[in-house]
Amino acid sequence: MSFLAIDIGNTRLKWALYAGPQPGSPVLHQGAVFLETIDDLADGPWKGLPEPTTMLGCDVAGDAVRRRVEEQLELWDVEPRWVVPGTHDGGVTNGYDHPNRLGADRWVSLVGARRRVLAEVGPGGTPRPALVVMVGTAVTVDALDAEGRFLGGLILPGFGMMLRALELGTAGLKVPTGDVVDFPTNTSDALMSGGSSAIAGAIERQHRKLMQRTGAEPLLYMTGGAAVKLAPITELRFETVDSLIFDGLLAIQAHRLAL
Ligand SMILES: Nc1ncnc2c1ncn2[C@@H]1O[C@H](COP(=O)(O)OP(=O)(O)O)[C@@H](O)[C@H]1O
Ligand SMILES: CC(C)(COP(=O)(O)O)[C@@H](O)C(=O)NCCC(=O)O
Ligand SMILES: [K+]
Repeated sequence: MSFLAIDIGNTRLKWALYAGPQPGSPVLHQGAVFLETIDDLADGPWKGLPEPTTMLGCDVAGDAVRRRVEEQLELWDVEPRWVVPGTHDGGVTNGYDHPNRLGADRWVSLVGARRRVLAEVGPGGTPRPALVVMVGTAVTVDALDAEGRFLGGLILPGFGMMLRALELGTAGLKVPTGDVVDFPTNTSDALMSGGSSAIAGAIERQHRKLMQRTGAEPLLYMTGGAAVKLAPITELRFETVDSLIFDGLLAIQAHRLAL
């Protein structure tokens, strides 16, 4: 009953083959490729993999990319299935004005985060609110209350986008990025520190607002390719969960198959 989870972002496609379609199932194989190379998946990373029995993916890179991935999936006799955010799943209530317009990766990461929130509840304890930060091509900062309601979230440019915008929009910022320091004294450090502070500032603001809204100290989960860049610069306690989206896909698939 092996299960293939696929996360198509705007920069990279991440995939993982699990022994079964339920949370906690061991990973058999996994990988990440840049979108430019997804037409080589069947002949490349996926060649020789055991055939997945079922598959579930989330795609935020558009229908054309999804169709190219479905062509690669023809390597196997597996039915491509893609998450469309609904009003409820995995204990999460979707508070978006139009639930199905929420990015599928955001929705799936919220489901993955809610599982972790519930797993952290001690005996006689109550679930905590959570902030879910995805640091990818864009950055999202999403808030879950203690009951698992998705209250809403921010979208802001990711590191790469911010730096490219500055480089394209100015004459003097075509320099490599530097380090994150408190008071940058060169252009490279100023760029890296500025980008990091913008993202960390958004996270700290939402953390404070969620705490005020719920009266409890939120858990903070970070995921995404660039989460590692952000790690050193926020005073907040957070947990980096590289597999958060896959955790959500496993939970949703397990729920689907149990119906
Ligand atoms: N191996 C890598 N090479 C280059 N950039 C990377 C790599 N891994 C992560 N990144 C950084 O993270 C972003 C892509 O992370 P990812 O979570 O895959 O984004 P998305 O889900 O939007 O495709 C890039 O914008 C880049 O800043
Ligand atoms: C915000 C995103 C672009 C993030 O995508 P990513 O950075 O992971 O490639 C994606 O979640 C998306 O396309 N959302 C749809 C719009 C919304 O969530 O309101
Ligand atoms: K993503």
